[in-house]
Amino acid sequence: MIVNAGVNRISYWPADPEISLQNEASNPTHTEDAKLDAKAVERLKSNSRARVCLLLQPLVCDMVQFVEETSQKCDFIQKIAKTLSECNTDFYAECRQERIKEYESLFLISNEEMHKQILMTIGLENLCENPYFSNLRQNMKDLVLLLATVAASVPTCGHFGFYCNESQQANEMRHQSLSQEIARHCMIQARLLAYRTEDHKTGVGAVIWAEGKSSCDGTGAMYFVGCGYNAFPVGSEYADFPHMDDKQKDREIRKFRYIIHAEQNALTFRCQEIKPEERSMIFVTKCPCDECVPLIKGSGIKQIYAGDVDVGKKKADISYMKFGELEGVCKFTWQLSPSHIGVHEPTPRENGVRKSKSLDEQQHQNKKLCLGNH
Ligand SMILES: O=c1ccn([C@H]2C[C@H](O)[C@@H](COP(=O)(O)OP(=O)(O)OP(=O)(O)O)O2)c(=O)[nH]1
Repeated sequence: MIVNAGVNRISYWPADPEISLQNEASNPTHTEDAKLDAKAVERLKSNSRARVCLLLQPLVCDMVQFVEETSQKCDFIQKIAKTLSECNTDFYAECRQERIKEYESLFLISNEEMHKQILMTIGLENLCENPYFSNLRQNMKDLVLLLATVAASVPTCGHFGFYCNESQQANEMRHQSLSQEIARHCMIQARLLAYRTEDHKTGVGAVIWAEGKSSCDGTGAMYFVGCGYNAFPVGSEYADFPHMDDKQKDREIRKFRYIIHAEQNALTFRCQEIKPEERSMIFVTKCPCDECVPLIKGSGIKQIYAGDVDVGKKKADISYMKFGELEGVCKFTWQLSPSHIGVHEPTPRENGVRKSKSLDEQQHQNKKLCLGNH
């Protein structure tokens, strides 16, 4: 399907089947699944023109360092830092280390020989020779480091999470919030997108998800609606619009005039309609401004998950006055858990549905159907 749709370059994470095949000895049910995965990857490869099958690209120089610095400075971390300042000054580094360990065990195969064997099993024997093999492993490690660094910027730490303000709690009950784990996951997606910004100072990312009536493969009942980041209009070339430096006086006024906001891009270029009967939600890495708030409400989105650092502020050409007063849309902002005053997190759910055994079975069945009789 991807190839037929005309996509001419695919970058994919060469690990899902590999990791699954690792379990071959220990779990026979998973092996069946892993073989189907491996077959699907092989099919993708054999159907591809040469340039289609591109594994991993190396990260640009200093990318990890840049992401680490900006993650540490981001609003989510800074809010926790203010609260924890006396007891723990380096909690971000700790969260990051934890994430790195977790992601390495999830996504990397520590034993090189085993990795080679698995690559051979799925028909990627040309990658077993050096320098290709060591490059592949290095690129995988760098990407894991980068993902862990961004994930640590929306951490499970110090009772912080996405909650409604007190006055909205009744509303929250009616509209039932997501589990903190899923909300954090979606916000991490938005934070990753923010790195694509064309604003040299502030990157903003927005992701829209909706909860359908029935569950579907992989993402439970949640389905992806759209995403965006703050950037110049789609299709514009370098130098079509002014890229200002920090010293120019009217920089902000001129920059804001041309940059399309993350939420506007996500709403304009979404791939699905927003259905009024479904619970749809937008995750934005900063407080939505006065232009974006009415657009979000008008689009029929039911919930906003955001930071609220600029709320109530009026800047040169942009203001954040409307978000605080917005009614009819549930607002979940990054703050200390109100559980101390009696509000509990909703029952943990996975991607909008309680994960049951039958979902795994269903996914396995779906893979079989996709592969047909081949
Ligand atoms: O709802 C919004 C609000 C702003 N932006 C983008 C537009 C612009 O590219 C950037 C502006 O952010 P901000 O208002 O925080 O200004 P700043 O550039 O960080 O400057 P300041 O130092 O005044 O905070 O964020 C969005 O994408 N969505």
